[in-house]
Amino acid sequence: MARSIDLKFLADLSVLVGTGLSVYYLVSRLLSETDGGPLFGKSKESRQKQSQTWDSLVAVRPQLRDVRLSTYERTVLASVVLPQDIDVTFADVGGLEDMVEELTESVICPLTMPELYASSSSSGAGLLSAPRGVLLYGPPGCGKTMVAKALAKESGATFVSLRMSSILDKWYGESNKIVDAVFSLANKIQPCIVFIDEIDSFLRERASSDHEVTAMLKAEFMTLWDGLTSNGRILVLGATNRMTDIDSAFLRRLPKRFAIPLPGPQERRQILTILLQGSELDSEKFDLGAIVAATRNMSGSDLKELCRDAALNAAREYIRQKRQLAKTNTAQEDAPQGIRPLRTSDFYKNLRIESRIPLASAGLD
Ligand SMILES: Nc1ncnc2c1ncn2[C@@H]1O[C@H](COP(=O)(O)OP(=O)(O)OP(=O)(O)O)[C@@H](O)[C@H]1O
Repeated sequence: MARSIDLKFLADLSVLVGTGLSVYYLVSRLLSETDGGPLFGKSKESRQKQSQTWDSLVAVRPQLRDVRLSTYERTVLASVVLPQDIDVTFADVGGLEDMVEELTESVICPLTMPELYASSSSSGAGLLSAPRGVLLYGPPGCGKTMVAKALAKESGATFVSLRMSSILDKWYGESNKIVDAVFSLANKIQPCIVFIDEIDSFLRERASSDHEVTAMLKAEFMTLWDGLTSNGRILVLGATNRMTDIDSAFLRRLPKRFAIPLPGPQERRQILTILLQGSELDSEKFDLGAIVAATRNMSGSDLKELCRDAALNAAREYIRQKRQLAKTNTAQEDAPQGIRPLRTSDFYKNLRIESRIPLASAGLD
């Protein structure tokens, strides 16, 4: 009798312990998923990334050590890139020297020398004010994003890169809280560039068909934007392919506008020179002028693809030769030593037909 009670007691105990462990596991799992609130980040990875970004930021700006972030600000942290993690500088941007110089004056100086632009400045008080909005516009692939990143890198500003469409999609119903957090976080981590790619998709002409949420978000955005003080080191930098689609009220807030058009011959030459910097070029069979002439109407991004394809072409030839040698059991000494230098013909093979100039006139026959 006593033995069966013992067994029952043990069975009950093991059920209790098992249930307790399960509950503990479940609760701790749930807590780790929602650590810091539901918006803190959907996955463990995104929460880790946010923490890493914050730690790296505090490491370079120790004054932020005691700053506390709200859960929404932490969410925005996922879109923050630190200048030390940006690998683009103005030296990588081809053909836009004049614009870079102007940008340096109107964007980099206000971010790095706020004393010059402060409204309380004793010299010419108020006349020198930092622009709160800058717009880069032009066709796709001409370097708008590249310039925006280079600006953050060169000015040492933190870079918050946003796509409003994804904020609307992802945080539907809470998007205005995210927009608030964008500005409050930018304020905490200034100097800061808030980059809005495809700004036309968000700030397009307000229409009566606008969804209520979108309309409210736009109004909220404008209010926060207007609230930026002139001595705050926060800049809203927009990029668009369709400037005419942007609401005029928003355009007024983007007083500094820079066109980034398709590159002309001189600019293409500069871009190609930058893109081919690390590649070996055939001293006899490579003619940069012929490639420049044959790439009319190509963007910087098209030129990058062209150079990549040309390098791939030479690499393919090397692979073919190596395979051929392996098939015929030819001695490895006869194998090519590496990928041969690039020739103009490598580029020609990949040029779009309509932009081709005859091979003979480029001296490629
Ligand atoms: N002026 C340039 N100098 C050097 N590289 C360039 C230039 N313009 C474009 N590129 C190359 O093309 C790539 C794409 O450019 P980028 O994304 O900056 O264009 P974009 O104007 O922002 O395009 P989109 O409007 O489609 O966003 C760059 O990463 C770079 O490699």
